[in-house]
Amino acid sequence: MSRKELWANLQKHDAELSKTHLRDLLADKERNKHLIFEHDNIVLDLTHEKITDQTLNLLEEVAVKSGVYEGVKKMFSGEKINTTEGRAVLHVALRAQKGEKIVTDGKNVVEEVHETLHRIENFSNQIRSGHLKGKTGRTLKNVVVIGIGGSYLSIEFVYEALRSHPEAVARAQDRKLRFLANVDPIDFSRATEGLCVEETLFIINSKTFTTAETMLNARTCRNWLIEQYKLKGVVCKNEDEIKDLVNHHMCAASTNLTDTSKFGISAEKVFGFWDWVGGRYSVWSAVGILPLSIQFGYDYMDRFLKGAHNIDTHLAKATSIKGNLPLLLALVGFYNTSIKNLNARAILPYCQALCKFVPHVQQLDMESNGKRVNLAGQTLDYECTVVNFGEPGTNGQHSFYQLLHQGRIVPCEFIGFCRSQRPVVLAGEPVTSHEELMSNFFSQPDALACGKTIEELKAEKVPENLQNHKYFPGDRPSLSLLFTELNPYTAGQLLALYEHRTAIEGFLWDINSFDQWGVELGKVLAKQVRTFFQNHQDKSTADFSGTKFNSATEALLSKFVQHK
Ligand SMILES: O=P(O)(O)OC[C@H]1O[C@](O)(CO)[C@@H](O)[C@@H]1O
Repeated sequence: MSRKELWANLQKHDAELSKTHLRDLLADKERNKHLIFEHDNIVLDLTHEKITDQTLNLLEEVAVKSGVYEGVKKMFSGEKINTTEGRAVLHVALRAQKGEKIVTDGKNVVEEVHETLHRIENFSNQIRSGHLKGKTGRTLKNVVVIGIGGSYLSIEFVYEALRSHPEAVARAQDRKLRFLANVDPIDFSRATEGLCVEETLFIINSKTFTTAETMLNARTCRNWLIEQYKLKGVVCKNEDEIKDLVNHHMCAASTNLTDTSKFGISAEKVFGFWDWVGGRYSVWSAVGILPLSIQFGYDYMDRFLKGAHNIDTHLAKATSIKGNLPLLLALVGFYNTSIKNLNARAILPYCQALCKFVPHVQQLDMESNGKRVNLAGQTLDYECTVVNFGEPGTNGQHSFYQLLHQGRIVPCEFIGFCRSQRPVVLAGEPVTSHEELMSNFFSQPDALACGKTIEELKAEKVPENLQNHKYFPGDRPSLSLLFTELNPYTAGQLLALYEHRTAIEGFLWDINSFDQWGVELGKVLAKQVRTFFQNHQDKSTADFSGTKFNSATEALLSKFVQHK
């Protein structure tokens, strides 16, 4: 059977299954037993998805026919599966253990990875111990990470996920880690607000070292260094003195060693990585491990790498989707998207420390799989991936859950932890705060799946005119991921699960998940606006001679020039 015939089979199966309400499927204990999976203390509960064991059998056939297992093998072995850029996709090598071997272009990249990790370990230890100091001999207690997209989102996610973990609190002491991503000057002002220049280190994170926003922010920070030092009576009299200042207070993580050097950062302050690391997968490289090791210590972040490696091994060894967490996540995602034609998914961590997880997954998933052509460049006759959104629970419950329960059908992904990083037990309260939070984690999937019938409302004596308003149709799919606690190891596992889900979904859709040509056009068009602004520095009336804007954009630009 062809791939499309297998999809058609699944559609038939889904049509048959749609005759049974999810509340009735859930009443089947035998079915439920087959839909709960566990790996290394992570539980993946698929009982609240609109599936049965038979669905998984049919999905297994799709996985085999779509070359998912080959795709995974090629990725892990360093084949150049990013075909439009001629690159391997080897973020898994960034968390490979010392002594492992992954060869691409004739080189065992794991050796290079560990050399860089060793440099990061030394450098971060030296900053943390105060051995490496600022220009005036002060300890570098503040780090500002300058970077955008993959060079920012994942690092902020990990920082937020760990910063309340008691061990992380002890390790961070009075260190500050801040982020400067947006070229909006408000972001610069917030990132540097209240920082003592003598105690501040900037890390320029940019794979290409050409991203317009990051480079302007890096120049703005360099200028801030010079000006702030001037205010303290330390004046740079020539380029060499500026270079010396920059070298005390700036370092970089990049693949572009030529431009980092042109910027004035000396080689020992540059932490390289490789073109086979996609931006949205780069937290495992110096981009993430350097700032996070300065904040929490290298040995702590090593556990994050180990968590991801655990999931890598779990996936690499898979011979069936059953029991394999990333494969199951991907195939259920594919089922909801391509078979059930649902076009969004809500990611709902019941953990405030995961407040930046969804913004990262949005880039990871939507930049990877928001595509319109297959690997051969042919236009697809199906949609790939969905709008990913979400908020930590229970906050989201007081915001957009109304839609989830009574509006459009959106598959939900609940992420929870058995233990809180910061438990609160109040005398006289019937449950702890964490139990209160988790009461919602456990109840929402049932509310979505089972709903509330008119009969139930009648039994509750709800007035007839309100019955339809208070009716919950249910039959809404969700999955739950339950971890024991959020720490560096499980944060690594969680992120690797989602990374692999995205890659596997890409294999199922026969697309290249590792390029992002769609972000280019807007960047190119911004160039002509930039030139227009350059020509209007001291003008309050717009002159469009020689430009190619349409009349609508001209009208808006005129207003801007008039009021700027
Ligand atoms: O790390 P760089 O090269 O500055 O790129 C930043 C981000 O910009 C993008 O290219 C999108 O514009 C992302 O893929 C990347 O993570």
